[in-house]
Amino acid sequence: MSKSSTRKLKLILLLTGINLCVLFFILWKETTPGTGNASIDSRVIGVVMFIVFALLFLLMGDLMRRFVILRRQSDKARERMHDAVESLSEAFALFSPTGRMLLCNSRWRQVYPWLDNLELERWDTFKEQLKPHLTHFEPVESEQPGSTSYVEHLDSGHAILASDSRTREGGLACVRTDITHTQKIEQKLRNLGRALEQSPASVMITNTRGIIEYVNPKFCEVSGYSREEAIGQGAGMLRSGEMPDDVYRDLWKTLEKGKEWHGHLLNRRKDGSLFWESASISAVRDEFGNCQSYIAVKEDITQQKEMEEQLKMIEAVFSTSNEAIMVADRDGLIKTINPAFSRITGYTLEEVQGRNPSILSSGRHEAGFYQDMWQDIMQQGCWSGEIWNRRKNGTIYPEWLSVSVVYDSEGNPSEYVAVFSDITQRKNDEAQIVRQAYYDELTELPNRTLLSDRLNLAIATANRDEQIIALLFIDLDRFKYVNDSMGHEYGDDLLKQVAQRLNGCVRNTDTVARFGGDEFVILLHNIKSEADASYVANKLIESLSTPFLLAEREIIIGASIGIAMHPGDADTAETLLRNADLAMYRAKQSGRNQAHFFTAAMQEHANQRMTLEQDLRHALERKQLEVYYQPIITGDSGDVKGVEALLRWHHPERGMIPPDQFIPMAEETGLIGSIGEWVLDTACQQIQQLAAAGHELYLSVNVSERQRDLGLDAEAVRAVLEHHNLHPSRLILEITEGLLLQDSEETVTWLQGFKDLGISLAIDDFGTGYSSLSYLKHFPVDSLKIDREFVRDLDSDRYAGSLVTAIISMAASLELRLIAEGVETEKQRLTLVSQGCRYMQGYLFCPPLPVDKLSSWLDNYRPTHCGMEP
Ligand SMILES: Nc1nc2c(ncn2[C@@H]2O[C@@H]3COP(=O)(O)O[C@H]4[C@@H](O)[C@H](n5cnc6c(=O)[nH]c(N)nc65)O[C@@H]4COP(=O)(O)O[C@H]3[C@H]2O)c(=O)[nH]1
Repeated sequence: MSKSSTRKLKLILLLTGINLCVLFFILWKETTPGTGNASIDSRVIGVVMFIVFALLFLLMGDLMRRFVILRRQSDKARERMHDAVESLSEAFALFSPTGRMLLCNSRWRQVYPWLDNLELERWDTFKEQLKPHLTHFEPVESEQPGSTSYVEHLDSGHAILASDSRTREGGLACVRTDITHTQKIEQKLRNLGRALEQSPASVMITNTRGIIEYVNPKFCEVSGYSREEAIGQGAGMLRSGEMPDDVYRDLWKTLEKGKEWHGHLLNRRKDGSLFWESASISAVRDEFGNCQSYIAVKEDITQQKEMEEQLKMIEAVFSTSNEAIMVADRDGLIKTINPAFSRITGYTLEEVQGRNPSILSSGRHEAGFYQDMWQDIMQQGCWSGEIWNRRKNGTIYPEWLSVSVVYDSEGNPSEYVAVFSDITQRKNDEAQIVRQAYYDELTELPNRTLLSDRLNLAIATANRDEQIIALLFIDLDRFKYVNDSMGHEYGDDLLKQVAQRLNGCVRNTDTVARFGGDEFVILLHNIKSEADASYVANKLIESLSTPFLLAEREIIIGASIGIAMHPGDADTAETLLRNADLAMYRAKQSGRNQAHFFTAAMQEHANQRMTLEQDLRHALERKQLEVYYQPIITGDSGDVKGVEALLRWHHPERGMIPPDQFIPMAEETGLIGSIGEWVLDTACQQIQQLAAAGHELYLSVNVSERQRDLGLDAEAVRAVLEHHNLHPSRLILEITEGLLLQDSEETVTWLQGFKDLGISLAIDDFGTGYSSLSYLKHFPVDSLKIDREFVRDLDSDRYAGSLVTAIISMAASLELRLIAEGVETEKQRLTLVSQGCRYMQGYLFCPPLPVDKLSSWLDNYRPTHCGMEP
């Protein structure tokens, strides 16, 4: 109520009071005797009362009008208030100080739907009615003083935030907000927050400028940076510098387009180490679509990458391996194979997938073999060994197989991995190595090594079991002739045939070995006596004497056999062999096609030879060697053209030893190298000495085949000639036919070296080496020396005569100079001269002489003095 209305109400009450006082005064006057002037007073009073009543009436009317207005205003205000309260999103109720509900809005009813008669509602009854619907109650700290806040959790699942505030008049204004949704969102947010914090993925949130605003613990764990270190940094803090810039450009482009970026990043930890992350980066936008921040969810995939790399590597190994790989499942059925498997077995993946590996079985192994193998696999988890398998095309091959078991997490076999390689080649190689190491390639007979092994074993067995063994050393008699004249191809064929015949003469238990060249050794086991060895030797000689068929020609060779026995002749394999060899040598010396048993005398002879060999080693330094010279003469005129240098050894005990006895020894021991050099040097020096004495002659020097191997070449000879100032045209080197028979490019080059210097070459002892015209053409030779054997028989043997005639005419056709050796008689000289042989040497003219004697001989020499007919 307004102040003026209050004032007017007070005035009405005053006037009413005055009126009542006047009324009481009138009543008192009327009833009380002695009071005069009553009518004046009554009129006055009446007037007063009239005025008062009039005033009262006016005032009352005004008051009524005002009351109506106020009432209307109040109603409006109430309506407005009701509307306002109704329009509240919160539930609202007002309780009077006495606890009566004054008003509430419809939300209040919605929140508390069980309240039906709200007019009768009171605070305490409201509380009572609430109780059964309240699951729990949660006090909340109120922000407004004088108000109480709490959350009511209703059985309907709703959470109601209640706030009760005292009104000024002592009532209660109750506000109820349904926070069920908010609470759910809060809960969700809380869960999300917790999820972020506990996330196994590393999460980073940046603002739009890329400045880190949040990182979760996983980020810190992976990167090594603490939250404090990371927040405020640019998102690029983890960049390793190892990624191409394109990746980051693509990342930002994708984000700018509003899309999510997925990719792998190679980042760097705080400690500098690199790690791979799989990242999903996206923009977080507000309701208007404006980018608020970026969120990166990343997973450390370093291990995965490493595994991928490893897988790639395994894949590469699997597909490129030369070894076949087969993976079988727990039931042993093939799951997969690699290309090498297909290469080796011939089966494709489609052909073997789901099948049992037994499709590869060769049938060569017994069932027990596979049982043992599987037992090992199951017990030890792996097996490896050699196994024979069958390819798709049916061929059987050896393989080296390794099988291992792959176990699952429970320790049960889940897969079987078999790796194998085809070892056919290796086996062949091994067999080849064994063959090469122990067998002769040509004849396929045991070689020296295997013979030696078997001999050692045989001696040991013989010693233990008191047995007798015999060793037969066989040398083919005319093999060199066949080989040189018919060629190596036929020589090889002959050796093979010999090997077959030898094998045919002995028992399977005996050993027939090729010792080298045309030498064979037979080991006879457990024989009764020497007679058995002799019997076999004769059988062998007889067999080898039977003609061989080579190039459709019947070839006759023979064999010399030396026999050594154990026990008796030697106790070791080496000595037994050496003694059999000595016996063979004796057999050869005694004429071909013979067998000889080893004797102590042979040993003696061998010892002597050994001593001689030792003496020869010192002969040069002890100045026991001397060069003799034999003049070479023109057969018809008797002019001395040159001399041949012939070596002599003056042995202090044995006297003069002929070169035939020590030159082969010098060749065998290699001493011929230094001896040959000495001979050339001495001869050059002495020929110049003779020249100085007025005898200008050419010099012929014998050169052994071995000297070539020991380093004698044109350069070495040139140095000697230069040293003695001897012109190369005055030197003839005599080489044996054997050297030419090798017919190698190497020999031609070697000889050509001398020719290029201007040195002449002569073939010594021509006719003994089965030479033929054809090969002579290949070599740069100038002269042939007819062997003295042919010259000796010249007058007595028609065959030799015709041979010499043939040699002479052949030399003429090749324009080769001829020198006949060993001319001893006038008849020989005349025959040779008459056939056209121009040069000769021999005792008829002069024996080999030391240089001083030769010098005297030359001084005194007159062609008529040597019996030469004019
Ligand atoms: N029966 C007979 N023999 C005669 C007659 N005239 C010469 N002789 C001998 O015939 C041989 C000729 O030498 P050769 O055929 O080259 O055969 C030589 C040669 O091949 C070799 N020889 C000698 N000295 C050397 C040398 O310094 N180096 C090399 N590598 N071999 C040499 O030793 C072989 C033998 O030499 P020698 O014993 O000196 O034997 C010499 C010589 O003394 C004769 O009228 N009647």
